[in-house]
Amino acid sequence: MKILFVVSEVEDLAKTGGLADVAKALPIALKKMGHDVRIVKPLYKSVAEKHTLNTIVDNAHIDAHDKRYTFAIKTLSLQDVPVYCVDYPDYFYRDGLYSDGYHAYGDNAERFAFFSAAAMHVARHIDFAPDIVHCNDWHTALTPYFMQQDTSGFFQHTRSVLTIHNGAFQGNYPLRDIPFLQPHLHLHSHSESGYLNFLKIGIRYATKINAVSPNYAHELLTPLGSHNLYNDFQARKQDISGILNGCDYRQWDPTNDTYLPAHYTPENLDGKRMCKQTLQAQVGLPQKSDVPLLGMVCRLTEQKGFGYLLPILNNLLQHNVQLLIVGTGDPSISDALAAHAEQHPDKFKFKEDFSPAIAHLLEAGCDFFLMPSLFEPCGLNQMYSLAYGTLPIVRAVGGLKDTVIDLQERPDEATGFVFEHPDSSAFLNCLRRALLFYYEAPEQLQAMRIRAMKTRFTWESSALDYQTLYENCLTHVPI
Ligand SMILES: Nc1ncnc2c1ncn2[C@@H]1O[C@H](COP(=O)(O)OP(=O)(O)O[C@H]2O[C@H](CO)[C@@H](O)[C@H](O)[C@H]2O)[C@@H](O)[C@H]1O
Repeated sequence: MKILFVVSEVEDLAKTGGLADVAKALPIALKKMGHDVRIVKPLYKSVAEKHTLNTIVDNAHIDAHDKRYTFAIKTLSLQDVPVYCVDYPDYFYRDGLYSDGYHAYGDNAERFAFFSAAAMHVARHIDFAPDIVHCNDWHTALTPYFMQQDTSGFFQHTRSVLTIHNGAFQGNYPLRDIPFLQPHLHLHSHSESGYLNFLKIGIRYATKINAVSPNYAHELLTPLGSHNLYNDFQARKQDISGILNGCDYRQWDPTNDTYLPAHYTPENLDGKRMCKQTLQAQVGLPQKSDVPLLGMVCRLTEQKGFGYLLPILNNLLQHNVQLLIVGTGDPSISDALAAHAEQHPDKFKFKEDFSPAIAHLLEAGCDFFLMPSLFEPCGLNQMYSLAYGTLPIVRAVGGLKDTVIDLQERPDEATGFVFEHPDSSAFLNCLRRALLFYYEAPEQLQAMRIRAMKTRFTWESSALDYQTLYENCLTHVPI
């Protein structure tokens, strides 16, 4: 199949979160299956500065409103997958992808409306009439709409997939502030109080919609888990499915991870002790091998469960534990974490940083990894933790529920600790269960670590499911 993968960020090129991990691993897995996959993304400043690109078109243009948007198409290769970058410096040569670090750019709606249409122009310029256009999240959710409006016949046989990596981000903007969309009068009928919700448009127009885990797909169809899009998801109920993300085991492998000071395998975990020591030394925690080290790496946002963690942080730190949190994001969360870290210098470190090096070392060096998420479409870090024998402590939500097996629930298959109720005390109880297990049952803990390390969620398996989804799309007759 010919697949055009349209996405805002791609690991190794530009990344703010898990979307980028998927946008690298899935196209590579599909390519390995024999599909002709091409990625289209914006050319951000960071990519232009760090990579050598070939210009294949230097004066593509789209006329919209009373403006001509002239852009270049530049290309590079990501492990044999061609990546086409839309070069429109006015919109993409900026220090951040979506924000200046504090505030979202005021023209994000305009930037990504333009990009969603430009992706189709890329397909035409490279003469690639895809079977499937695969869009991802709100940034590219308008592409299925633009495809439907296209009268050139180029996309006549093309079907679209919209993958929802995070339904909380919907791209909801005043339509009158999006110059690029002014010619699209039809969109006014989809706006509410003058606001256009990009994700809703994608849900309405994509041939098929999928969530990044089966359980999240199920949650999106409930009033509580739908991110206020209950009616929109219900209207497409027949076309919504869930496909679990994979874990890129070439990138996340404790047997050869170049970020680690020592390597280890399920048969010999000695290297993990060295990783713990190095991590403790690097962040300034006392180098104690017999104290459980808990870790967390994530975007600092409510989604990741800080509403459950912050109220019990002092309680948790009364125990004989160490805690390390690494992340960037919401200043109110970073301020609160920094204040706690100052009060407990021997037990808790907070690093306000975005660093793959520390993320990898933390996955290897910790004993437990925390993901008490409010919601979690799939979650990748719990899979990375499993691969590194770092037992995840998670809430039973979204993809976390699909990937972590609780000790109490199924002791013989357990790979971590899971709590159900969305409150702090349930989380604290779960943490205490894990700590007790660490101190009281070291041999069983070791067995659980080994089982976790052998768990597999491969991209090959996810890519097979995507192939089936694409095939289902192709048999779909548009109304
Ligand atoms: N400070 C930091 N330093 C270094 N690396 C950092 C970092 N903060 C985050 N990362 C990295 O970013 C990625 C985060 O992936 P997740 O899937 O856990 O969450 P995210 O919410 O971004 O993704 C959304 O999309 C993905 C992909 O579909 C879904 O799994 C998920 O549930 C959904 O919320 C991981 O690779 C992690 O290591």
